[in-house]
Amino acid sequence: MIAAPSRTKKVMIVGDGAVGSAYAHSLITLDIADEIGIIDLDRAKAHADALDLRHAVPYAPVAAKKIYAADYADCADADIVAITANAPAAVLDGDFDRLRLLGKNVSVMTSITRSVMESGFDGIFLVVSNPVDVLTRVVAAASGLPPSRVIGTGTLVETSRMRTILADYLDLHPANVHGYVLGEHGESAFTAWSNVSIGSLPIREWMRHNAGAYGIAPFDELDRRVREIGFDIFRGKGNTSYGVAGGLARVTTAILRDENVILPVSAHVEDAYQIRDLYIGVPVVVGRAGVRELVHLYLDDDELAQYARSAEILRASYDSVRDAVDR
Ligand SMILES: NC(=O)C1=CN([C@@H]2O[C@H](COP(=O)(O)OP(=O)(O)OC[C@H]3O[C@@H](n4cnc5c(N)ncnc54)[C@H](O)[C@@H]3O)[C@@H](O)[C@H]2O)C=CC1
Ligand SMILES: CC(=O)C(=O)O
Repeated sequence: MIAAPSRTKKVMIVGDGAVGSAYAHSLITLDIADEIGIIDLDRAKAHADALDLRHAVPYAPVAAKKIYAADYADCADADIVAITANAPAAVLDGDFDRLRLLGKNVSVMTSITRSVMESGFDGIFLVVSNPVDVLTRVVAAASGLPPSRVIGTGTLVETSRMRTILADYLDLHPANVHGYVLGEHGESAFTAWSNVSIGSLPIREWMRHNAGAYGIAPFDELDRRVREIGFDIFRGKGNTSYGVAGGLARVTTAILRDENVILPVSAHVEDAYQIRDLYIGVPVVVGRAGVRELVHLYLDDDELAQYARSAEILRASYDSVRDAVDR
């Protein structure tokens, strides 16, 4: 018997800027989606980008790809809608304070979410736009979808930065660095050092065995670099794109291939880590239905206190726009 062809995997991207187009390119080169629709306020730009992306297809793993400038109606049967839009006036500079973008981006998020839902969309939202934890909660509230189907990129990018910085420090491949940065995607993000391991050896043990080579483990200094390095990139090229696009592509793969892989994303925490009813960076199992379950790490008291601080910041930030979302 001939197997039935598998269903088309369809991803829509709303916001065709540096992040949206880097994500689209990742989807093509990694062969994750069959159909990619791109929506932007500037339709001519979305059309041009779609054409350019199609010219990457002949050199990609498979030939058949539908890539086009799309309308909201095209979201109806999409598996995933990724929101990477940013209001033109929401400029991230100076102190790299993502929370400052909230006032400008909240109405963009509610209007995009409503337009997507009016199409009849019944898939999974992935949110990247900043401040991502607060805006993921905005999208969840405006869409009315179950929290398991609204996911933000959260601390995926900080986790990647931590793994890379630590791997450089230890002269290892980042694939050997395991662990997570948790909390707000922003200034209060923190590395859960109590859970970081090199191979299967806890980082503190690794440092003890290799004290001669590294001296005292500079955890605070490494943590500071994790928070600052995005700013260095921003100063150099005016945006950050490939890191988060890679993380977004990783979540997309986990969903479309039903991988049930653990990723540190912005997910809804019902009641864990002394945090209740909040979107925040947390490790969860991601598969075809979105978030399957939350992972309960053992954190030390200092880490729990840092988590509480992040949660407080995000709660206050959401409360400041709650009325605009409920309208
Ligand atoms: N969560 C994370 O780890 C990261 C988040 N970001 C955030 O992602 C967002 C996008 O960043 P970039 O791509 O660099 O911005 P960008 O300015 O290059 O692109 C934004 C795009 O959104 C479009 N847009 C604005 N309003 C729209 C609307 N209502 N409907 C459709 N399209 C709309 C604009 O026309 C523009 O093409 C920003 O909020 C940025 O801060 C960026 C990097 C990492
Ligand atoms: C822009 C941003 O949020 C980042 O690169 O971390």
